[in-house]
Amino acid sequence: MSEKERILDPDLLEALKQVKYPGFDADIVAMGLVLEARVEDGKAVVLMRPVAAPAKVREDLEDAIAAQIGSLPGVRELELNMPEPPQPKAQQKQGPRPIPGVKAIVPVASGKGGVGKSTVSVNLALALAEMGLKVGLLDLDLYGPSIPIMLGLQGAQPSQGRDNKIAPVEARGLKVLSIGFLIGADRALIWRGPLVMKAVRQLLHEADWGELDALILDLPPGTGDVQITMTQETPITGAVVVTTPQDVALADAIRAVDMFKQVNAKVLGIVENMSYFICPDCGGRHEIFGHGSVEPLSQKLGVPFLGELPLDPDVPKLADHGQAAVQAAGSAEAYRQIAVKVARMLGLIGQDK
Ligand SMILES: Nc1ncnc2c1ncn2[C@@H]1O[C@H](COP(=O)(O)OP(=O)(O)OP(=O)(O)O)[C@@H](O)[C@H]1O
Repeated sequence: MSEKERILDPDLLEALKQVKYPGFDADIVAMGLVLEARVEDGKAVVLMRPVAAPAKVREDLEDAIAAQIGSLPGVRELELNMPEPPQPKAQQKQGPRPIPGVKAIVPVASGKGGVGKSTVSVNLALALAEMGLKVGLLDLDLYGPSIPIMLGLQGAQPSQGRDNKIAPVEARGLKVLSIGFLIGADRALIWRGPLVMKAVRQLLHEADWGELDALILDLPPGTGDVQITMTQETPITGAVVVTTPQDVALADAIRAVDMFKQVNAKVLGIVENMSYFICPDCGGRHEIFGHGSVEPLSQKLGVPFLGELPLDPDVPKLADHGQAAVQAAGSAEAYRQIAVKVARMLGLIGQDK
């Protein structure tokens, strides 16, 4: 049966919309996980897309679906079909698939907005490229695609690559694609559910990324549609979580780490951004947001601490002019050190470099 012919019973669908994916804000219908939902002689039959998740999360999901559907009048039984994702070698249409030629897929995430996720993504990508690695940068932050501005690529348009694929824009030694190239930064907010999923899938799988050592993904803040689509579309090699040391940001960083754990994805570590401020006048070090709270948090969560980045007034000024911190600002070295750690963890450079 084709996807169009699949039956979606409105009452069942309404009940399934109440089921949030564990660790995420989005519900399973909005995420496009429900392929079919019908009632036959009092039996609810629910068919889902392959779900990449640890057994415990699958169980929680099954329980939550059963609880919602069990409360529907006239439904006495549930047949739930939630397939395991295919093994990497069995190339199938649905479920997480590797991107051929791309060695490592590294999402940069944050629980909270404005903590410097895009800044870390761009500078991590550039610092890895400086090491001679082949690097791609994919901006999936559809609520504020800022990578084109940060790389001075406003108005850039990707061209058509091999096999009718989208060819990334080449800039500063990086292959760059942004959801902003496809939709225009001002229209991003109206994007919802299925459109988001389609765009994320296209940018991952219908782009001509070629051979890459690492593809860095700049995610939107939080745990919504883009994040879940990404985790269901492609296997993540290791994620970087960015936070500032304030308590409000830390709580969100915990959620971001938890989100990756829920889908069995490795977290490479946490970065503390805007950790301290070196006063350009007096040279003194000021710890504005209560520096030093992220390392203990990393230990508590059992993920590595990747390092701290200073609050550097040059960084936003440079970004507005399409310049990156790692290329000019006084804090460049701090970004490089984090990039070296990431490259080692990914096995892209030796432990001695
Ligand atoms: N270490 C830093 N020092 C000074 N300014 C910074 C630093 N890191 C980020 N900024 C500035 O803070 C603002 C937000 O940063 P950025 O866009 O990287 O955050 P984000 O987490 O990606 O935000 P969004 O929620 O929009 O996705 C930008 O103006 C950026 O230049």
